[in-house]
Amino acid sequence: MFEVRQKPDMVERALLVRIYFDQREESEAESLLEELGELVSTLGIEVAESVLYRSREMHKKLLCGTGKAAEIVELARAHECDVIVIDNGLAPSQQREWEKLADLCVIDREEVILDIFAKRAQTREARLQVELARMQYALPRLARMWGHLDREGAGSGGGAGGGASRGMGEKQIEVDRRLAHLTIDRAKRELEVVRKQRKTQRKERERLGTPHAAIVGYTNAGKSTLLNRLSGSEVMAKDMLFATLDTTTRRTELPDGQPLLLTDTVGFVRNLPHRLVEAFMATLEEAVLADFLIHVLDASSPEMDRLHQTTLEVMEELGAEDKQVITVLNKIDRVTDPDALAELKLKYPDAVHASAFTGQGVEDFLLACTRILADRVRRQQYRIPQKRADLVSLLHRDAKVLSTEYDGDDILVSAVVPASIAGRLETFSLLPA
Ligand SMILES: Nc1nc2c(ncn2[C@@H]2O[C@H](COP(=O)(O)OP(=O)(O)OP(=O)(O)O)[C@@H](O)[C@H]2O)c(=O)[nH]1
Ligand SMILES: [Mg+2]
Repeated sequence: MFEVRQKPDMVERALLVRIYFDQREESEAESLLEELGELVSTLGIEVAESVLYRSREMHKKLLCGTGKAAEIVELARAHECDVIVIDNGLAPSQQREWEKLADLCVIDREEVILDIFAKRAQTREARLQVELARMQYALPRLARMWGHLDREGAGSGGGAGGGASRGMGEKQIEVDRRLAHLTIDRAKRELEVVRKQRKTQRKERERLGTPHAAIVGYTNAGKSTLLNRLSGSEVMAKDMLFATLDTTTRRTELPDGQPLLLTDTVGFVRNLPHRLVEAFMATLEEAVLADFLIHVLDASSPEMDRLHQTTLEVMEELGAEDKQVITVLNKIDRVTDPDALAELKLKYPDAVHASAFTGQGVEDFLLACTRILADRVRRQQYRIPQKRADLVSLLHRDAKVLSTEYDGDDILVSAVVPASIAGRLETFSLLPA
């Protein structure tokens, strides 16, 4: 198997760059750059310096103008860096141009995140998902890896493209491309199997009618810690980015005794590569299909509002924007300033203040879950005369029909029914299942 990139294990010192174009983007660009620093450090690469550059316009070749790019390369050399990390996304051609100019490895935020995911992936499912995303990222960039073969083989003046004789590099690219396509297809097929297995598990949960919530939020917000606190389990919770790549479902009990299933999910980050969201679909589907969401935020982060927004955007992308949400302002033990607390109350009036660490606020959180479930769904059985097909349609539309069976002139329907329509069906109800 060929290696997509050998870079991250080889490079040691990085110059980080964020290019922005509009004055109004400055503060966001600054915080993105800071976060990139954390991401890069997570890979064990030392950050020599981080620079923010404003470019008056977007240049196609290198994003910024050539003069500015040359300055950046100079700075990287002065720091003896072996990699330049550009926080903006780079098109494959832009990445090639940068590497040509710098004669150094140049990567973007997406590649950094992909590498972190690759390092963290533990289970077969996570590995498959990361592999899929990495291959898709690598495919249009293969040319960049093998360009040196052409330079060596072509003797003099052998520029890229043109030329009647095909260089070694070009042939190697074709082989690699085929290999990459095969790997992508295999990963997709295997993930489809995983998706089916999850579907079967979900069906089983639905049959039992146990309510289910998914814990979502920015990376390092405390999602796994909350799950551990609530279920007494020991999912790895660590002060690092992307500690969790696999979903874990655990059971807890609400104060009124009813069970609740909780699923921990992979954390989000700003500019999360789209292909990672897609690749992690099998995992993230758990969130989309849960009865409600628990959105965990790090209340002690100065960036909390932006991080809140990022998670909402990803949830929207996944089609889960209509789900009911309990917002948890976690790590509240770290917020001691009364003014800051008051501001949080004002900005997030419905949020639960909690600390998964100390246990503070966990009771309030469980009560919020109970309240959400009070209006939820009950499993019911009905005997509906065939002439009231309208009610059967209603059930198909607004409830989750588990089974239907004909019995003489009646239809026997078993369904999970939201409180909103339960009243209209009451006269046809048999005993709750
Ligand atoms: N002070 C404090 N620290 C917390 C709290 N909750 C979590 N932490 C810490 O925050 C760090 C991240 O917690 P995790 O539970 O791993 O965060 P996560 O959201 O699961 O992160 P990813 O899996 O990376 O998405 C750990 O070091 C926790 O100990 C809290 O309420 N208060
Ligand atoms: Mg986690």
